[in-house]
Amino acid sequence: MSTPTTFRVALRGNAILTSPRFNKGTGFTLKERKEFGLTSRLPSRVNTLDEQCARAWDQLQSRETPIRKNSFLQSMKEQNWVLYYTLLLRHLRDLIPIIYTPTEADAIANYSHLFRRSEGMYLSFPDMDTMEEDFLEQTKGRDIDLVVCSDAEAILGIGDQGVGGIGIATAKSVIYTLIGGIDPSKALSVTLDVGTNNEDLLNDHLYVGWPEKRVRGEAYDKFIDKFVQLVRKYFPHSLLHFEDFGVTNAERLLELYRDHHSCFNDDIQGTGAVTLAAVMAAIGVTKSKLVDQRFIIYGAGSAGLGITRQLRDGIVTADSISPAEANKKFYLIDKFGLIKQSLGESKIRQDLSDFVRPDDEWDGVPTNDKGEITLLEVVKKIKPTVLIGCSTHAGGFTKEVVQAMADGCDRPIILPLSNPSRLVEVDPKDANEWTGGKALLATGSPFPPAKMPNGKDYVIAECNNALIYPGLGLGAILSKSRTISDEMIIAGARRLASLSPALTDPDNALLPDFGDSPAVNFEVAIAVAEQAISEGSAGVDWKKEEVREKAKEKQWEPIYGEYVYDKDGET
Ligand SMILES: NC(=O)c1ccc[n+]([C@@H]2O[C@H](COP(=O)([O-])OP(=O)(O)OC[C@H]3O[C@@H](n4cnc5c(N)ncnc54)[C@H](O)[C@@H]3O)[C@@H](O)[C@H]2O)c1
Ligand SMILES: O=C(O)C[C@H](O)C(=O)O
Ligand SMILES: [Mn+2]
Repeated sequence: MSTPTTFRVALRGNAILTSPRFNKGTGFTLKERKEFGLTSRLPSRVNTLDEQCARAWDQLQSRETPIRKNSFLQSMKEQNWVLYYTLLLRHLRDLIPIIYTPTEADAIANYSHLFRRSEGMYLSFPDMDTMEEDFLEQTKGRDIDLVVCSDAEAILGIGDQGVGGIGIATAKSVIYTLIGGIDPSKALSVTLDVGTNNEDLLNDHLYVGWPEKRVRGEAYDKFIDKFVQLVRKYFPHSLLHFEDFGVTNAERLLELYRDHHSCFNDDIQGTGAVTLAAVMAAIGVTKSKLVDQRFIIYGAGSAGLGITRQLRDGIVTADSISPAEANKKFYLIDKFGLIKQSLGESKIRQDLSDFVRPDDEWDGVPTNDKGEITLLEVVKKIKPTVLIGCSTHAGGFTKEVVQAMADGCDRPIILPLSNPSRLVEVDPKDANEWTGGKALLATGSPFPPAKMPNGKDYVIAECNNALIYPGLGLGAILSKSRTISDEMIIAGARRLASLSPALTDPDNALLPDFGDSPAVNFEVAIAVAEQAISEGSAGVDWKKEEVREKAKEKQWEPIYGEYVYDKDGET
């Protein structure tokens, strides 16, 4: 554990009380109160962190709705990091849904109305000329390990949220700290405000972002590039995490920058990795091989493409077949039905080209009135063993679809991954009931357990990228890796799959519980850093055997250190 026990701090009086990094509130000792000018600024009794947590928990309980709880926790984060992270860690399973999906989606959608205090870095298109000065204003003298950025075009499944996208960048950063042990003072959350095409926001006089239509094309690329080059120039060893970019930019930007900096797109790679782990765990239950599966991916956006590629690479690695052969195992469906050749270039993005089905394969298969081949028809024809939803189409996996799938295989693997909860393709309780308890299920947001026919609870695993990205990121940061390779991601996914509760009892959840996610992600990080060392992309000269010890030393933990005043100390 790296958190130092003594800090030399240069802030006094109100300045230290309003610094969330150093504030302890009633936890300041009497000695510190004297030294930092706090005696008259605090009530006399000194509280332990346990007492502060108990009080904060009671206060949280008095907020009745999830969104009010979210606002309460947000202001706690602005006040005292140690207390905030301790409270979250002590109640991880209860509080992740409050600070992350699904509640964070509502906080983001209402960002301009809930707005009280800014957090993170706002880089707005009209200020492009002064971006470097503005960037340095917040980061000068800081040691940044992690940059999480979003342009907010495709937030969760709720679309373009303009400047509210800062909420996903900060939520993802919080998860990095909570689950990955990243020091929050070394993380930077950035919103790249290039406008919004969300008419409701544009017409809202309280909207706090830049109220113009989204910038596209060359001007957009220049803006993003200016930002990426600043990250590379000032923090060359940092991890740059892209979140919730629109489908036309996500893959393109990742490919553009991933060879030049340690870059990561969570919706593509994080989602791909956690889904590969869930599928690996599920085929452990069905006692089959990856290569023997037939996959339907419903929703061919960033997540759909990332999942497809990751599964494809997983098959190639595990079962030694060629990528071209592995590509044939996938059937992608988007708004225009099955992605097949005759849809033409206007409807098929370039990056999907490996997975386009030939038309003649579908001769004689009924189409809908628009000439499209629907999910139901694909299910009936190919008898998939794995059905994955990342479409934002709530209820897209109808009873007919789910039952048709169950008719074609013994243990259908069904992963409706769309977030937040209300956009799920099928409620797992229904999928369980419609298949007589045979479906192996995992969802993107948390759901309560489903009842099996034998009366037992079937725990619905949360197949959310947050179960793996903090570990992937930590592994990259620890190893100071110059790039995040596909092999590093596969190593992380395999490690996660190996920790699946379903491997010891097939009736258990497909993935570890979020309550165990810090330990699970630590293991993922070790696997990723070891892989970086093996392939020579690491920037540290550690031996693989040393990684675990070094990783432990570098993890941040929320504990109060002892403070000593020093005018040249930290601020
Ligand atoms: N569980 C996770 O870890 C995780 C990770 C990333 C994304 N997601 C979820 O997946 C969903 C998609 O995210 P994304 O980043 O890929 O967004 P995206 O906008 O890039 O992709 C969505 C795709 O679904 C398609 N689509 C829309 N309606 C459809 C329909 N009726 N039938 C078939 N396809 C349809 C869209 O055309 C688009 O290609 C969101 O709900 C998001 O929250 C979950
Ligand atoms: O943020 C999440 O909950 C997962 C994912 O990145 C998403 O966009 O839905
Ligand atoms: Mn996302």
